[in-house]
Parts: sequence; structure tokens; C-alpha cells
Amino acid sequence: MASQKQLSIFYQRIIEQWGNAHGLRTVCELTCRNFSESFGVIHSQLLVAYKSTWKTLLDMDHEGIHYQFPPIDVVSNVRITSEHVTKAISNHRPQYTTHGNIKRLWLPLERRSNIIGCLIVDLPSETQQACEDFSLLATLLASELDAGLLSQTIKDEHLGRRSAERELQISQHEQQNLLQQLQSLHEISFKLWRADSMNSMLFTAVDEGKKQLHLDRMAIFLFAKNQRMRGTYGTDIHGNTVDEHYFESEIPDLWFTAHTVSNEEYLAIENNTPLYHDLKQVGFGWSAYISLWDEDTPVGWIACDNLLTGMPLHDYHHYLLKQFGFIVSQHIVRRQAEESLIRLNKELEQRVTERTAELERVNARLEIISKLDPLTEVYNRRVFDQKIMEEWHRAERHQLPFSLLIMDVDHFKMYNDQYGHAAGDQCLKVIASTLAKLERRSGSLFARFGGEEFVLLLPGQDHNAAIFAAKRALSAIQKLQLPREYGVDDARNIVTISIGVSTMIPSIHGSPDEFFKRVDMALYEAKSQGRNRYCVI
Ligand SMILES: Nc1nc2c(ncn2[C@@H]2O[C@H](COP(=O)(O)OP(=O)(O)OP(=O)(O)O)[C@@H](O)[C@H]2O)c(=O)[nH]1
Repeated sequence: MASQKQLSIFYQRIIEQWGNAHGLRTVCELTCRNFSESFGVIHSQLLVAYKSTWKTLLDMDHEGIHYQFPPIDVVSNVRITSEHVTKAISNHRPQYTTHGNIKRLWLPLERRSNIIGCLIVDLPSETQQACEDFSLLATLLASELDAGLLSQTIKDEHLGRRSAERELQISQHEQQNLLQQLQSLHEISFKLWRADSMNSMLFTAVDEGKKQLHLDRMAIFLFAKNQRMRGTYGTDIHGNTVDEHYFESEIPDLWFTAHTVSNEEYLAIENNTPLYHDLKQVGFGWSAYISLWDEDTPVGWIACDNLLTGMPLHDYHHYLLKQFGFIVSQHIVRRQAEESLIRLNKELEQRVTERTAELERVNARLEIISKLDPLTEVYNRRVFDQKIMEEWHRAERHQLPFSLLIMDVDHFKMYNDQYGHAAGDQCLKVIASTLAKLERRSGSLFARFGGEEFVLLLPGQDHNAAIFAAKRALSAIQKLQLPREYGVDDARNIVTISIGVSTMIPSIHGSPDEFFKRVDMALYEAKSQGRNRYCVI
């Protein structure tokens, strides 16, 4: 009787409380609590057939009630397995099983001939309640469970769809951002291509890289020799792009060096890390390092961070930063090749200019040498032969006087015999330089004709001028007082010269050769008359 009363209170409370309950969770929790309070239940568990397997929706023990939707697997539950449940509900009716001092009530929850759940309640063994007494509860709970699960599933699906939509929206947004930024990368690449030098290219990379990729700070470092690296352009702590060529240091042995350079990777990112400016910590955030490569050789890196805004790095940034690093690497390599080619060309041009100047100097020197007599360094016979031809024809055209003097050292054979050939050479040099200085009028030419014989060509100069020149030459040599200590009848004991002189206005009937012979005859005459004199024909 007592058990009947207990049962009716149990049902009464359930019906009252369920009336105020909102949602499946409350219904389930109230049911188990009532079981516990009314019948001293030790453990109760509500399993549901969910997605073709048995799952735990609620578990109540002395620690409390655990309700979980979506329901969780019963795998970990060794007390009750799926096989136990399947067996217990096979006749669709409530039943007891005994486990030591526990009477376990298995209450199949059936809806439209389908078992949709099972309430398992561990009662004390002395419980008098017949298991059929709970059939009504099973019917009521099955109905609540059916409706509750359905609405929960719908709600869940709705939520799932909403969150899927939100994810889709986010991913579409990210996709759009990525597309926009890929377009930006293309624009950056174009600007880098148009930059007119390596420096302006690096400045553009930093400045545009930040703007277009929405990054707070960026700096580009290039590797130099001996494991060192130097700055190029970077960002100050206010976000301005600044020249950092002053910066030089050893390549630091840090995590990103190992990650990028040693592993031949493009990108290394660290979150929640100290951020630096000029090697001093200035903040905290993420920092990314992008390696720059020339094929397999690292040439530098780009450093970026979020010092100013603390903006998080998006997923698409990983791809963008790699692409950016790739583009900048390409431009650096191209620029370096171009600039070394320009340098090489400049060096070549410089060398060609130097060699050309040197060649011109040598040619000029050769030109002079080819015109000079090697011993006396006055004009040689080749120059005289050319000059007499030119001047002869000029004088002929303009009907101008034309004078020629042939000067010959007297008794020079004896000089050589007396003093030796070397002294003879020296004597010839002194005579030549003395005579060469005398005549400076334009067009005139003094040359060594050969041996101890010199010629003085005086185009445009008449008979008197020629005689003046001859006298002056004789006197100049006499004044030298070059000793000559060998006895010859007609001479004082100094070196002298004899001169043949002639002047004429050239005509087509004459020739330089004939004229020369005439002067030579005059010289012969001067020699015959006793030397140290001039003779005119
Ligand atoms: N040391 C020296 N002697 C030269 C050079 N060229 C010619 N001679 C010499 O000049 C001498 C010219 O001698 P000759 O033609 O016989 O006439 P000369 O002894 O001067 O007598 P005259 O002309 O008749 O007064 C020769 O002995 C040549 O060897 C030269 O470059 N150096």
C-alpha cells in the first residue's frame, strides 16, 4: 500500500513539475531527481537512439546530473553497454535485473512502435515497486523525449546552418580579401619593375608592401659577405618608411633563421613574441620573417609585425607573404644582375677610354718620333721630302720666292777620326740643336738630310732673307767654338760648316729635285772655295 502511495506521489509531482518545465533537459532532469527522491535511486541514466547508436543523454549519480546534447557515446560506460540495452528492451516492456544489492530498472521508451530511448534506474534491492508501475512514465517520457529530441535536433540543425552560413560568409570575405590582395601584389610587382634603381625598388617594396597588404611594419635586410647583413628600408615605431642603410650586424642565430634560411622555407611566423626596433624591444605581437632567395642561395629577409595596431594575421596572409617574398626576391635578383652589368659596362667603358687615351698618346708620340731624326731630334729627311714638295707647289701657285740652304759640317770625317764616332755624334747633336733654334718663321723647316748634312727650307723668303739665314748659321756655329785639333790648311781650329744657298720662284718647268741639285752645287762651291762660308747660286 505504501508503495502505491509512493507511486501516486511520484506521478503527481512529475505531472506538476513537467507542466512548468521548458525543454527536454528540464523534463529529463526532473524525472531523475524525482526518482531519486521518491525511491532512493542511486544511479540513473537516460540513453537515446541517436544516429543509429545508443548514446547517453543524461547521467545522474551521487556527483550530480550530467545532461549532454548532442548525446555522447556510451563506449566509456562499462556499467551499461549497448548490448545490455538491446537485450533489455527486446520485449518492449519494463523489466528488472538484479546486480548485487541493486535492482536495475530498464524502462524502454517507445514511440509509434519504435524504441527511441531507455531509462535505466538503479534502485535499492528492497524496492517493492513492480516494474510495470513505470509503464505510464515510460509512455509519458517517450512522448516528451520524441518531441524534445525533434525540436532540439531542428534547433541544432538551424544553429548548425547558421554557423555554416557564418563560416561561409567569413571564408567568402577572406577569399575576397585574398583576391584583392593578389591584385595588390600584382600592382606592387609592377611598381617594383618600374623603380629606377635598387634602392628605389626596396623603398617601394617596403612602403607599398605595408599599404597594400595591410601590415603595420616591414623592413628588408640583405645579406652581405662574412655572415653579415645590412638594413635597406624599414618602418619606424610610428609607421613611417625610413632609410635603414645605417644598420649592419651579424646574421642573428635566432629561431626564424633556422626556420627559414636553414630549412630553405619562405615564411616563419611567431605569435605572442617581443617586437623590436633597432634591436630594442618596443612591443609584443606576431612577427613574420620571409626569406629572400636567389635560387638556392638566401639573399636576405623581410621582417613584418603588428606593432602599431595589434591586428591579427589572417590565414590568407601566409600565402600572400610567401608570394610577396617571392616577388621581392625576383626583383632583387634582377636588379642585382642589372646593376652589376651596368657596373661592368662602366668599368669596361672606363678601361676603353683609358686605353684609347693611352693609344692616342702613344700614337702621338710615334707620330712625333717618326718625324724626328733619332740622333739629333730635329726633323728627318722624310719630313723634309714631304715639306719641300708641298711648299714648292704652294709657292708655284702663289708665285712666291722659295729659298733653300744646305749646310754641311766641314771635314767631319777627320773629326770622327780624331775624336771617335761617339764624339762625332755629340758634335752633330750640338750643331743640329744650334741651327734648329735659329729660324722660327712659320713654314720654315730645319731638318737633318743625312750624315753631317742639314737643310733649311725657307718658303716665301727671298734671296736676302736666305743670305741672312746663311750668315746667321755660319756665325752661330763659329760661336760654338767647338775644338777641332787637326791641321787643315784653310781652317781655324774650330768646327765650321759650309752652306749652299739658292732662291727661286718655282715654275712648272722646274722641280724640287732640280732645285735641290742647284743648292747642292752652291754647297759644293762653298766647299771648293775653302769652306766655313756660304755660296749662292
Ligand atoms: N759620328 C758620325 N759621323 C757621321 C755620321 N754620319 C756621317 N758621318 C761621317 O761624316 C763623314 C763625312 O765625310 P765626307 O763626306 O768625306 O766629308 P768631310 O770629311 O766632312 O769633308 P768635307 O765635307 O769635304 O768637308 C763620314 O766620315 C761619315 O762617316 C753620324 O751620324 N755620326
